[in-house]
Amino acid sequence: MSSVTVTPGRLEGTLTPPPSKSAAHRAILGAALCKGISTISPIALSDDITATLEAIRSLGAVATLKGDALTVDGSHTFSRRDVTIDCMESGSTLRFLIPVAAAGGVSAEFVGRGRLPERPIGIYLDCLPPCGVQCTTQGGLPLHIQGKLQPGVFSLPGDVSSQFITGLLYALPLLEEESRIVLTTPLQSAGYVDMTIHTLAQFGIAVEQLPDGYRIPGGQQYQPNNIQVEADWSQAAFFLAAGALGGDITLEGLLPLSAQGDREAAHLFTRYGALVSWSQGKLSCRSKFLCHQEIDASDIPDLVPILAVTAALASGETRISGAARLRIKESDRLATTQALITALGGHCRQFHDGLVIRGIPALSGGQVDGAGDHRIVMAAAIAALRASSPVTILGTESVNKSYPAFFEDFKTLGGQIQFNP
Ligand SMILES: O=C(O)C1=C[C@@H](OP(=O)(O)O)[C@@H](O)[C@H](O)C1
Ligand SMILES: C=C(OP(=O)(O)O)C(=O)O
Repeated sequence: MSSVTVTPGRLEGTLTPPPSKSAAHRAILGAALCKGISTISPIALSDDITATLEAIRSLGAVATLKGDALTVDGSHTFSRRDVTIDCMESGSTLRFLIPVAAAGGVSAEFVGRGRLPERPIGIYLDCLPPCGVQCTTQGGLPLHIQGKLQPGVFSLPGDVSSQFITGLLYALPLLEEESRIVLTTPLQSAGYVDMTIHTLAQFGIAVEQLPDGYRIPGGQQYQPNNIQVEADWSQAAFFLAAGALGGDITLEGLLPLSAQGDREAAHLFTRYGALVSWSQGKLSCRSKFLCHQEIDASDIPDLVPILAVTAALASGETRISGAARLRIKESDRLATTQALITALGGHCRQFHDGLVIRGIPALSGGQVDGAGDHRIVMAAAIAALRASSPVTILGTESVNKSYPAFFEDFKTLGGQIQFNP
């Protein structure tokens, strides 16, 4: 297990965050379903993106990365009829690929690591067997599927993971007849489904949003395209917080009208009281006196750790709600965010679907367990900037899941870190 020690200080400067992990997953999968060649750039490899790349290769797609430009030929996708798909620790890869492999009638064994085998897949175990897909599992991974997915009505909750809806939206257009998705509870993480619908349209796939779900015409063909991947708002939020917490940060490559739900970060840091502004396509965030706020995290789950760290240093009491789903991510993120803040002398209480954080002027130094969760490690590094003495973070290798260059970027902006052997 690797660790780093962060010296308190401030970050300053200009950075382009990595390409959006969620957008890259979607572009790679869409390209793999085209009978032809698509290009996707820029691509930044992380463990999660590698998992999706290897998954489409397992199905027979040809994916070639030259520098940061990816070429994908989906002409032979589904040519392999009996495959193993290693999703590593990527929930997106797992939930997106299960129905897609089933739509291709592929016999597939899904495996994973870390916490992925325990993260929910029961929704598929309920809705796929009635539509032609035998699922064999002890409850999690490994999962074996067999049989060709048939069109039908897929009823599922919208507040367990939006990834199940995304996976079905990718798969159902490939079937001969029309299908429906009916949501039995209100959709959360809605921005991610917006991203899915936006990317599907880039590949010529149309889905209709209905009051209670989606209508997906069958017999559609994915059309090759050349996709530009915008910067990642979820990763940008860590450095926006560094700006709000005493620094002066300018970020390039972000789209203000992005389909990414985490674009809300710009608004949330403004509401905290930071000076957030756009100029010539660049987003700047500078420190000001920060004040508490009420945050509904229903559509922005990945922002919670860094929003909570910001609240730990904002005056008053901040309540973050709508976050029950954080308990089924790479860690129980409500518990591990609370542990991160309290390990540094902050005040944080958790309740069933959120956190209450009371701000203080400065955190203490100490040691934080990264809990094997990339977003906890990155949030801890930002929290350490405002500690009274150095902070050691354990398990920093988990940043490889989504942002391998995080600590290099942290140093580029003036962060002082020591990599511990
Ligand atoms: O579809 C996606 O790209 C994602 C959806 C979100 O999950 P939930 O929909 O389960 O909240 C988010 O936490 C994850 O990092 C990426
Ligand atoms: C939960 C995350 O991703 P995934 O669900 O794809 O594992 C994340 O990136 O925080």
